Amino acid sequence: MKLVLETRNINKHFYKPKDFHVLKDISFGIQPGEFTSIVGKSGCGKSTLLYILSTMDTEYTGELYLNDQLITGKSNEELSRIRNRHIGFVFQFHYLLAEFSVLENVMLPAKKLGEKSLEEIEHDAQEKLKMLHIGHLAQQRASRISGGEKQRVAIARALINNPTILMGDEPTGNLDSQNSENVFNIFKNLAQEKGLSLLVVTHDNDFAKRTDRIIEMEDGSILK
Ligand SMILES: Nc1ncnc2c1ncn2[C@@H]1O[C@H](COP(=O)(O)OP(=O)(O)OP(=O)(O)O)[C@@H](O)[C@H]1O
Repeated sequence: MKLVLETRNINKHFYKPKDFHVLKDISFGIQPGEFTSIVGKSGCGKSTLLYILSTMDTEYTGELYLNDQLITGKSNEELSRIRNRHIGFVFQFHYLLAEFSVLENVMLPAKKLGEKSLEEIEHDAQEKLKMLHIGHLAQQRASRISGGEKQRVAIARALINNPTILMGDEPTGNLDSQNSENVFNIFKNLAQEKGLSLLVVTHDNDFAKRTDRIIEMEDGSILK
């Protein structure tokens, strides 16, 4: 089956303050519609790996493929476009623009991509908000909604360009248990019903246990 994301022998060192082999021969693939969590003790290299997978960090050896396309070695301009087009990202903190409306926040990545008219983008953004049951918040200022609602807006924003993979770095890290459950269910539905692939770094074992697959890291390696 075609892989949405694949790594082949990714290695990374930090050279300051001294040589530190932070990622060791990381090789794995993610299939369409697969919901995967990455777990491991603090400092084992999860965020460093996610930074590479999301194409933000290019200082590594080995190969990264997205949709069978070799990503390693591309220019920053190409990477920025690939990222915007194919990867949605949800963080622990939502990074919404506080003074903008919910709708405007969701529309931003599509405006940046520049492939659709403003009317189409607005329509798509409304659809994403409805899908996440926050359509009624479209005109609210982002600063005026609850933490759980903000995270759903951040998910809508991550989905606006219909990415092939959604990545999360502790997406429930700042939420109470009810809102964490909501986010888990949203992700599960996206995988099952829309065939979206999800890759989530989490410290939350209850969350990880219910994903399709757990990748466990230790000291920069994947435990087999
Ligand atoms: N820029 C850097 N320079 C040197 N060492 C770094 C740098 N960034 C991270 N590290 C080290 O690399 C290791 C892996 O860090 P990373 O943030 O990937 O871990 P993590 O598994 O995501 O941890 P956590 O669960 O606490 O977020 C840690 O020992 C960290 O101190």
